[in-house]
Amino acid sequence: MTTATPEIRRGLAGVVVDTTGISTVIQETNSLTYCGYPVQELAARRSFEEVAHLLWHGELPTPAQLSEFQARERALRPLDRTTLELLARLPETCHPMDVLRTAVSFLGAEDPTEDDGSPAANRAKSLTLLARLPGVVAADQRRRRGLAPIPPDPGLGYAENFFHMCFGSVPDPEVVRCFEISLVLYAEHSFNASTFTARVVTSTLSDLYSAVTAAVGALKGPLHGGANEAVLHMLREIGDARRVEEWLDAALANRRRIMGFGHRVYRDGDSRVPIMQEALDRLVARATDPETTRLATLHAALRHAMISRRGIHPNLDYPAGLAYHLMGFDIPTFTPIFVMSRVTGWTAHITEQLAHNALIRPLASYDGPRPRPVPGG
Ligand SMILES: CC(=O)SCCNC(=O)CCNC(=O)[C@H](O)C(C)(C)COP(=O)(O)OP(=O)(O)OC[C@H]1O[C@@H](n2cnc3c(N)ncnc32)[C@H](O)[C@@H]1OP(=O)(O)O
Ligand SMILES: O=C([O-])CC(=O)C(=O)O
Repeated sequence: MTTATPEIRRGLAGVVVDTTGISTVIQETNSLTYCGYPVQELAARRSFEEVAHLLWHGELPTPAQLSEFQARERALRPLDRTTLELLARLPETCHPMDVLRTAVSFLGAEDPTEDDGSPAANRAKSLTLLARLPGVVAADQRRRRGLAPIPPDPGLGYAENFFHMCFGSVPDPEVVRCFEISLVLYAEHSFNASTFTARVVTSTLSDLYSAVTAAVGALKGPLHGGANEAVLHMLREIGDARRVEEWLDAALANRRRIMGFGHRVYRDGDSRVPIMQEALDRLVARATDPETTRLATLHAALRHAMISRRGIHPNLDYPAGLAYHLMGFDIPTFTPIFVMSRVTGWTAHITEQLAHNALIRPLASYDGPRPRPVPGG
């Protein structure tokens, strides 16, 4: 009797592994919904805090719930001295994503409730991570600039407070709004690689911090969240809009990946890109320096050339990367900002995984050496 050869789907492409009620991409309309709400409408009308509440509780908060949520988040923001000392001891040569990964792991080690996987305990941990991670990212960017950390301001919203902790000031509302839109768009995207990583770790009944630490590691890769910073490195390498076609032809001939383009789920363009691109356009329009115009022209030229050469559209990392650069963040800070937002989606998925848990353990088709004796026996 011969055994049928199993169908292998490398990268689990096209494989449906579970159900989720948190978000979905609707292919027919090329749209994305969080708990049923179109993400474009959430980005236009709601704050990031409201979206975090939606992802964790399945509903947008009432005004009273939002006030309570904001009060709790603001109270949890300050980092303790031990965390700041630990961060200060990490080498400046390491990537900020390594710092963030270490910080999440350390926050877990410090938390006496780490092993309590009940919904209430995990909700509390999720809020702690949401509140503390911006302080880690901001303090790390500042230490690389030779500057001391700035404590959080409980009078400021989530996005404004992050600018305050990074730069000691809050930019005008148009810039803050653009940043907040990016946080809403980055918050959740179903079974992407980092979320799936978090679900795999959770499926072993490990703790929430371990799952988030692993997810940070998965997001760091340039085929996933690391692409937003890679976009800026690539634009720098190209240098000028007049070089785009020549550079792109050579890159494609060398089978290079063009960072910020392509997507596993979307074939006709990432549903989040138009709204992020509009926010980026508003940032560019208010700038008066020639450097911004030069970069925006180059960015647009590469987008047009890639679509016309290969029909491959930008993903969210393409406009978000340039937007973060124009807001003044250092390039290695871009993917940590993605973490500050995506921690909401990851932790929503951790809760969902635990509610209907099954150990995630697929099979592999063996193609190694046939059984053989160990030499010298
Ligand atoms: C928030 C996010 O994580 S969004 C993703 C961010 N990542 C990036 O921007 C990195 C660049 N993009 C990519 O590498 C890919 O598009 C991925 C990894 C995101 C998705 O890829 P997959 O779904 O696995 O598609 P796959 O890698 O099979 O690509 C299909 C074809 O399109 C090509 N392709 C896809 N994206 C790109 C790209 N960015 N540059 C050049 N070619 C590309 C591939 O070379 C492949 O061509 P081939 O069939 O001739 O070999
Ligand atoms: O869904 C994916 O594969 C990647 C992505 O866009 C995201 O995580 O936001």
